[in-house]
Amino acid sequence: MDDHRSLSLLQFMAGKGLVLSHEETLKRESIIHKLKKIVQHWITKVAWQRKLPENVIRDASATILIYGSFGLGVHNSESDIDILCVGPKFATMAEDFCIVLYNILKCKPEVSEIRCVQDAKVPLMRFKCEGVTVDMPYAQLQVMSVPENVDLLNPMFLTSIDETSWKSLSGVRVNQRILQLVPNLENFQSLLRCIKFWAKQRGVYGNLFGFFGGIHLAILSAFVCQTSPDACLSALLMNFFHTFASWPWPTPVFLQDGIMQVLQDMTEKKTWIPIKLPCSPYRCCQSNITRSTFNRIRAEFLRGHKITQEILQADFDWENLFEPYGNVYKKLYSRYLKIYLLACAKDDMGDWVGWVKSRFPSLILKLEEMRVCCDPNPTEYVEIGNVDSEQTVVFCWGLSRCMDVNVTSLEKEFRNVISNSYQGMAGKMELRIVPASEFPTRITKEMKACWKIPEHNQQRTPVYSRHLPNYLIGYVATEDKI
Ligand SMILES: Nc1ncnc2c1ncn2[C@@H]1O[C@H](COP(=O)(O)OP(=O)(O)OP(=O)(O)O)[C@@H](O)[C@H]1O
Ligand SMILES: [Mg+2]
Ligand SMILES: [Mg+2]
Repeated sequence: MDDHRSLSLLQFMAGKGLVLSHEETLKRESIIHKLKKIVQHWITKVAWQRKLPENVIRDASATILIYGSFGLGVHNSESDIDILCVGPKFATMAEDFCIVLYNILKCKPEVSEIRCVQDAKVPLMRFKCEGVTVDMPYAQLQVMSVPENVDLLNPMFLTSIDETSWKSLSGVRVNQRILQLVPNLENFQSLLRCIKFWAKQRGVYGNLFGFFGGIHLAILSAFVCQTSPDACLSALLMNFFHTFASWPWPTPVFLQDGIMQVLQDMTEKKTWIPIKLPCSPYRCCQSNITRSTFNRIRAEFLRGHKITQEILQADFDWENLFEPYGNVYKKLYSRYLKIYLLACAKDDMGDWVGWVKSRFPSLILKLEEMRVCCDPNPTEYVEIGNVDSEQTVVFCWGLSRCMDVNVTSLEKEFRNVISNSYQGMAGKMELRIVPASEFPTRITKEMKACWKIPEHNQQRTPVYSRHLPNYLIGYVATEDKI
């Protein structure tokens, strides 16, 4: 019976288009192959530019390592490809990665929408290659040549590396460790695909909205796979909801890896749902979960538990578990907070909207400080002509049991947050409280939150090599003073 249910779940997932077609997978593999060649060409150029001895130039090598959902084998057509670029000690982040490699990539016809996100927690380059989004952070190892399949779990490669590189390496190390620690890879991948789909359908996916990111769900799924190594897929799914519906939060979830771990690091920021990363220094995944989003997540775990308890009944239907939350959400509250975002005409890459989204955790916290019970909704909508006659990106978050919300002061405070240190062309932002009848209907294709080096209204300034002063390594955008 269990096997029968697992099969019907796999069929259900395939029917939802969650498994990438063979052609799509080949396309991504070819992109990775191309980027690997570009990175190799880049490092030879950098070694030459550094006037290194001929044999060093000949042997110079950098590599790329795949992590994120593609690395775990759970990607779908919406997923980006997360690629870590690993370079040797003579290739710097500021000059060689952010300028030289940036310019090489920018000139490639298959690359578009490239930007360098320098002020993120993990600085990275984000671009599209043949239409697929690529996130590419950089890590610099203290070696002259980086082996193609460098083992980042080997401490030898990790000595004396800088903090940014350490943070960038973390994603790959965590992924590799998860893959080593799960007892049955195929079951883990199927479970994680189901759980990510469930979280998206139920509106609890999106780190910026105070919900789960891919990494949180990967560790929670791996945990369940470890605790039930012989279970089939449908039993794993049941166990997932059973485990986390009754979990004594804030007790942290961590994977068993045969190493004694320090359970409580007093210097760490307290989080509502602590999930430990499975490699040293065993810190918690960064999370924006707040009191209100924690309550939503817990309610969804309980709902999932209740539904999956009936898994063996004859009329059980997977559709119930994965029912889109939007159907109910728009009728759930009598009032909603609407966030209108309008980018300026020149902002064709959606930087303003991405920037404001990256500040949503502060807005959620401000609402909590004002004792407003808010239920953030990660879905992005589009409306015509609310702030202007242009297309406006709209978010609509339910408000429950709250008295008067001082929306003017909330808007003022949030405007201060978003104008602080944004260097691009700012657009408009407006907050309004609206009745349920004004719930938006048109959903947009999501834009990833991002902050790039500003390019509009700017000059391109040539940058010369510090090692070969007459050698132009590329251009950077700088503020136009006119
Ligand atoms: N909050 C975080 N804490 C620690 N690592 C993170 C965090 N967010 C992202 N990462 C690292 O970056 C990787 C890629 O993140 P990304 O947002 O692309 O999610 P993903 O798991 O690839 O899912 P998706 O299919 O939505 O792209 C994660 O696998 C993880 O290693
Ligand atoms: Mg990803
Ligand atoms: Mg990514």
